[in-house]
Amino acid sequence: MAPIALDPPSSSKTSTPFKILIPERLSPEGLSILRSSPLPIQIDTPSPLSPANLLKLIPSYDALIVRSETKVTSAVLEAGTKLRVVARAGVGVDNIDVDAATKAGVVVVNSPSGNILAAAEHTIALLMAVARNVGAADRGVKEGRWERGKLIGVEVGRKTLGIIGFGKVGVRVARFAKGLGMKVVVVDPYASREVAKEVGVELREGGLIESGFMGEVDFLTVHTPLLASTKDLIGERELRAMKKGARVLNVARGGVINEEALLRALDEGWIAGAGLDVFTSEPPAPGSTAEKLARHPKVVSTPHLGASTVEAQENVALDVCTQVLEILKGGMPTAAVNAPLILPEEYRKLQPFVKLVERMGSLYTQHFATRSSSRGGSVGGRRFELVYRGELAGVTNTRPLFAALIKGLVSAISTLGGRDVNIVNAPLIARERGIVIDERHVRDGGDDGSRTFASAVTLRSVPADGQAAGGFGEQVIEGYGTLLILHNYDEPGKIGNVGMVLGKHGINISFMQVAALEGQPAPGTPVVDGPVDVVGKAAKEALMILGVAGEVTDEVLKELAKAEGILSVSLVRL
Ligand SMILES: NC(=O)C1=CN([C@@H]2O[C@H](COP(=O)(O)OP(=O)(O)OC[C@H]3O[C@@H](n4cnc5c(N)ncnc54)[C@H](O)[C@@H]3O)[C@@H](O)[C@H]2O)C=CC1
Ligand SMILES: O=C(O)C(=O)COP(=O)(O)O
Repeated sequence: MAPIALDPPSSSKTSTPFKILIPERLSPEGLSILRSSPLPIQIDTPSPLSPANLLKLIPSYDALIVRSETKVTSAVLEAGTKLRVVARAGVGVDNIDVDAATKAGVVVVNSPSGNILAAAEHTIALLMAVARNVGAADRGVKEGRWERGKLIGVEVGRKTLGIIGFGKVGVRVARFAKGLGMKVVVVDPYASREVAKEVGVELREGGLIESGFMGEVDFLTVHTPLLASTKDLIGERELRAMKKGARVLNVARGGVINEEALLRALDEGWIAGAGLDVFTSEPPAPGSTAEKLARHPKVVSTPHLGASTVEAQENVALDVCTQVLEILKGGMPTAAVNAPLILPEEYRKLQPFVKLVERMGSLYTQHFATRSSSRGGSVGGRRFELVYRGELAGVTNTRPLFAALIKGLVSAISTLGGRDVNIVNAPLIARERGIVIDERHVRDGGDDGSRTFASAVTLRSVPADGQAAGGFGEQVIEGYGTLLILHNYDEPGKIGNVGMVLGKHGINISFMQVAALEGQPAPGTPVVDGPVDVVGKAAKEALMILGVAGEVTDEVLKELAKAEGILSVSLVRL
């Protein structure tokens, strides 16, 4: 795999222009940023560009800027041998093969928030249009009909809106809906409870049907990215669980609601109407279910217009064009979808700790914050403190550790809106989730300040608002850079012997775990065929795992190995 290139390109020193290919409509403000750059730049905007022509053209380009129509496949990325960056002037990157880009060493950037207000407003436009038959009414009037009796709508005020996906767009839709007098219920396993409380929505936990969510809502809107886990999230079972006469909206991605199931629901009348901005094929392929839905009389259809406002297009174009120039200059983008967690120059020093911190974050989520956990924690809306000790306390650039913690904390959803957590987007993802991280460096030392302790990280977590909600206040996870693993006979006194050796050398034991290995033959036990004789040679053994803070020298290891009942000692540095 080629490294994701965040270093200066060699061609910047020559006058050969950087070539940027833009096969979709991009706002003029973005183009003028590119044109006014001091870098030598050639911009080509062949629109429309067929997939075959894209493949033909791409080898000579340094950058490609797209919206949702261009499919950036692995073939395109492989053919783009000069390509350094693919920029998505919008949010969803499901039209880009991000894994193939990563393998090819191409940075993928997007505009995570440039068009979210537009998408949320469009959702409300469809909500009202579906409730009041605006599409059919407009068609009728234009065709000379005055169908007042046929087009009686429903009110949205005092009704319940169900939102699946309480991210950037979902939160905004919720605020608008509250303003319309709706009750809002939300399903998003990773939503911040604090944000939900602040917006005034109720979070439902458990399955979509089992929690009662599907049966409760009058209107349903989906705002998740299209991922393997969200494809067909709403199928026939879910639609049938809704109230007869409920209505659904999709301004996220075609395929989150199964199109066949929705078509049947509308035809058979168990769903009264739908507002659809997105389809599994765009424009809907002739004869496809997507096309039948788009043309359905009970559907208000728009041609993927969620982001199509003057303001949003200006925002996303500025966002991505600035990042493209930055990358061509050799700088860091602000919203990379696939940047690394750690840069090559820090790899050797920090990689073990990056892994350790990521695991601590993941342990936190799994232990304290999963729905199945009885410990009642949450990830969103909490304040975390990372305390670095020993060698780690001297590290000034802790960005990779910060990013690793975010990645670990959200590991169960490592693609958030299609993004993998990385060194570039970690602060943004933390902000979006309401996760606050403070970092503290504690320089340990002996009385004379000369002793260097092994590295350790402590992860402490408290509710962001300082309130210990439900009695779940501070939660602490310790991560150690140094572990001692001892294999010993499982007999009394072993722990004391080990403690004495370590104490003599000024090494603190930070934690200890003991595990019995019953039924294992001790070294030297004659091997017999059949079941091991655990009685004859008292072959009961144990593993002792110690997290230690202090310098473990060869001398210490030798002394431990000689201690009575100890079979072997190993030192593990994480
Ligand atoms: N129609 C249009 O023109 C536009 C569409 N979009 C689409 O809207 C969608 C949402 O965008 P953002 O809000 O910016 O993304 P986001 O990443 O901020 O939010 C997505 C939310 O979905 C949640 N989620 C993931 N899997 C889930 C599941 N199985 N059940 C419930 N919740 C789940 C995540 O936890 C996250 O909170 C994306 O698909 C994006 O492409 C965005 C802008 C314009
Ligand atoms: O940003 C997104 O995810 C969108 O769906 C907007 O798509 P578009 O840029 O309008 O083709």
